[in-house]
Amino acid sequence: KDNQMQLYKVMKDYFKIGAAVNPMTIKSQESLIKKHFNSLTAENEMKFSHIQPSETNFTFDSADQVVTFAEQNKKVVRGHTLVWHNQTPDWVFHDKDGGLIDRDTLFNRMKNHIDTVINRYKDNIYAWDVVNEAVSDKDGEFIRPSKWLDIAGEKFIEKAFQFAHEADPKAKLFYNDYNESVPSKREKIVRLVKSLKEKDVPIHGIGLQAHWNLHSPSLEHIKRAIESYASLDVQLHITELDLSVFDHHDSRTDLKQPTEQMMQLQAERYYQIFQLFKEYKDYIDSVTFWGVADDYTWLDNFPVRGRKNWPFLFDTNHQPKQAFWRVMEKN
Ligand SMILES: Oc1ccccc1CN[C@@H]1C=C[C@@H](O)[C@H](O)[C@H]1O
Repeated sequence: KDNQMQLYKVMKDYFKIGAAVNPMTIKSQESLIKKHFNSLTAENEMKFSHIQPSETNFTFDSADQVVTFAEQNKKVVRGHTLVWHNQTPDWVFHDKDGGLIDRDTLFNRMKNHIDTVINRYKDNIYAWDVVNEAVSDKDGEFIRPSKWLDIAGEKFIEKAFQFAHEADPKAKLFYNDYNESVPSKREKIVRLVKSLKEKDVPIHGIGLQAHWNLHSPSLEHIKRAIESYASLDVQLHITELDLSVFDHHDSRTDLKQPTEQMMQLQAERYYQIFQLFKEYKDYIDSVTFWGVADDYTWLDNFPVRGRKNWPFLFDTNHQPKQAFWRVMEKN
């Protein structure tokens, strides 16, 4: 009977159910994580700045805690993330005099980072977000300006995938991004992944971050994104799902609790979204929430610092919300 109350078991015929965790939450949210999820992602601990804060100084402690917890609890692990414009230390792009390094030096540093990190977790991590958020949100701009792009040009993307594949030929390699269902950005992601596939770059999947809210993106836009990406003959992972109770441009800070209407709308929205995911179960292999319960979410500081949000299926006391029961419905 209890099995029926476990999210990942109810979803086992569709896709894995994951959560982003960290050394604090694997303690504070331990029972929810063990009970409802069968895939884990380190929220920050495997990002460049956390793993190699200065050249050849690798700090694996916190990432190891997440991987060990996963191994002890038989959860698979998604690696996040190897190459990204954010949370990457400045030393990566500069020589000892503070000037910009050249392309070959940058590729050597990228390769060394990728080799070292992938080899350490080879037996635990089956999928990597190799490149995160390389496509621009700006109209008329394809690849997002960054030090990676300035120094190495667009080749930094394919290099990252090639290095990752050489380090672990078995790992499933993903391109991961947000606003992935916005038609204009969807088209650019399709263009990028198509060009990588045409050059036989070892890319196996697209990660849809799915940082959504109660009103957007529309189910139609989500459906079109899933269909567009699936047509590229890659696996799809939903990698960072959360449903903010505020629209992106809503900067209100007056709420100390979510309104009843917000929770009703969120429950309906989670139900509709999971119905859609289940419809595309042949393409979607994993659905990961960017957290576990409302007592801890990155949205408490983004896009408005210090503003509480309530984006998950479990409330601040780790109790199932209406949204949990809607998602668990058999049908
Ligand atoms: O939704 C966004 C809007 C603007 C920039 C980044 C994002 C999402 N960016 C994500 C969010 C949290 C981080 O912990 C993840 O590593 C990152 O992939």
